[in-house]
Amino acid sequence: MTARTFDNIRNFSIVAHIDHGKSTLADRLIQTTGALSAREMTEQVLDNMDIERERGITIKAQTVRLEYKAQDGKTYILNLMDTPGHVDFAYEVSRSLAACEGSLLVVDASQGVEAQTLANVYQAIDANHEIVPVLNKIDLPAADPDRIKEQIEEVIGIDASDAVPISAKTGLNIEGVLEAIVQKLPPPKGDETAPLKALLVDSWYDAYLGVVVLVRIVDGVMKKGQTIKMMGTGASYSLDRVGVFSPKMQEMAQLGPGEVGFFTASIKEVADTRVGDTITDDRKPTAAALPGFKPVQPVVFCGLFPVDAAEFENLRAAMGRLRLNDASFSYEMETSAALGFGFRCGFLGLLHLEIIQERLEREFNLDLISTAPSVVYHLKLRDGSTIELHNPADMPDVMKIESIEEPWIRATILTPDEYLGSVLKLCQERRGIQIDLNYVGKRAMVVYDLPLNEVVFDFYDRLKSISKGYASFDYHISDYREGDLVKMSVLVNAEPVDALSMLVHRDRAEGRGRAMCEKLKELIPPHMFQIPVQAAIGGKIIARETIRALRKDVTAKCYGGDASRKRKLLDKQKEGKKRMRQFGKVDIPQEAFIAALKMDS
Ligand SMILES: Nc1nc2c(ncn2[C@@H]2O[C@H](COP(=O)(O)OP(=O)(O)OP(=O)(O)O)[C@@H](O)[C@H]2O)c(=O)[nH]1
Repeated sequence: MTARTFDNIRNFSIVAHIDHGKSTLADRLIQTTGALSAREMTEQVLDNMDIERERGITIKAQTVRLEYKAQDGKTYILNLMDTPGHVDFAYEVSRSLAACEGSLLVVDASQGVEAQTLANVYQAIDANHEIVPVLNKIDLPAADPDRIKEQIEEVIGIDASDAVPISAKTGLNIEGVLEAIVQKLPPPKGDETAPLKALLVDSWYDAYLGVVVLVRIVDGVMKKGQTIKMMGTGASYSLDRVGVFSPKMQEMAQLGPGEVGFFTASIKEVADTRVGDTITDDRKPTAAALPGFKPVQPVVFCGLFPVDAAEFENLRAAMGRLRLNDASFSYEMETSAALGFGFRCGFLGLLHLEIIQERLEREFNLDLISTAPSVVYHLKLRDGSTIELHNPADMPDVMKIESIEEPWIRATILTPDEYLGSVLKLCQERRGIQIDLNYVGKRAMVVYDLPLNEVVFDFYDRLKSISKGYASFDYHISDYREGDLVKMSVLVNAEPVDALSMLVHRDRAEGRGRAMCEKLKELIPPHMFQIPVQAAIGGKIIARETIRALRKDVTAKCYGGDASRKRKLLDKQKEGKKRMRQFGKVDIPQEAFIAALKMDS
């Protein structure tokens, strides 16, 4: 009963900055090893959700098993674990990495190292991975592989002398990547005679099969019919199917040490599986569980309400469906004085929020209003207790509050030198504290501590616009710090709109309040009466705008009696109203909620 190496297997991930060509390379590897025919290679196969494809980003980690006949004459099994590239999904990167021994570090040879290159490669180094640098896009005239090699060595501190130059787009030197995987990355180790020990890497809901669980076997074997036990939850299941993705699902007699594959076991909900859990044999359990992962914590919350109150139950059902496949998204019922019944939802970040909202609207045909995104605050109360505040509308009376803590992030930004001044100014304006400033070739690398509250709304958009798209950004939550935070309310026509209230730093409240009123003035269409728009802290008004009254009768000009034209106009007006919500006597359009918060103050 001793561990041995499984020389014919290599398990690896691809880490890269967004758009450096990870998915294109993954497709080439699948194509070159002949796992799919050219006809089956439609679009990028690993990005298999519609929204991922449209937005060109990878969200869910997927895996694929490839067979490769190497130059040494042997056939290898290569398990590629795809990882998401966007900061919101960093936790998915870490769990995919835990299932592999090595990583390909893909760097765009015309762009060089970016913020997410660093964040992702450091995660791979933390996971003890062997790393093979791959220089992609060498077909581009601007590619400068030698300079990028130096940069990788200088900035990341790993040997890049054997970096593999490729073009994933044209297919140049994909063979070189496959050989490097076989020659440079270590094979897995394990003991096939030991009790089963496997890592639960991921799980998702499949309409035909129920919950599908992705596993990496560490020791022992996993077979159809076996009764397994999840060590974290204590639940036992009998295995219905065991297999691999090649990349199509393919059943196998068993999975052994070092292998990556799936099982199904009549598990009803994804929530019954815990990512990072250890799976063992129910009758012959392993002694010690694998080190798990930290559970995912939503960091951004917002309310989602149906435009049409009658859609509430449909919204509830749709959320349940989405949650089946995305355990990182949370929701609970909420009532708002202004918006009625809806849900308070938790997300991993703003992109995650946008994706979920888009899926609810598109896949389930719902019209939704989302409220201001908010981070999670820790409130210390005078009675000695601490509460978590997910919704500014639930803020207790200020007299009861001892102090408020807010989440801070550590952000790494890489920017061409000419935009450095603007980037520093932006970070300073957002209450940032500079930690470090270095150079990576001609680009500056700044490290800042920032309150997440100042980042969730539009920091990333602003950063991209002031750097003409060249700056890159990555962050992780670092800690909670006390701040002088106050609740700012917004009143439209003298009525508070709870969905627009937010916590802001006292020093920024006035500027934010003024900008918010100006923005709402632009976004709320004139009514038949004058509408005051005000921002207030406690009972004190800190900003005010007025929307002037306007008499707008669209049918007035067609008194000639053309009924169909009149109908059309009315329909058009109704259409325009669809995404409005009435607050007292005032209609506020949906855009006002998000846009009012995306302000340059
Ligand atoms: N010229 C050139 N373009 C490439 C090459 N590889 C990828 N691209 C292009 O770069 C863009 C981004 O490629 P993707 O493979 O989607 O990038 P990614 O890193 O997977 O992005 P995420 O999935 O969002 O993390 C696409 O438009 C590709 O066509 C290459 O070798 N040369």
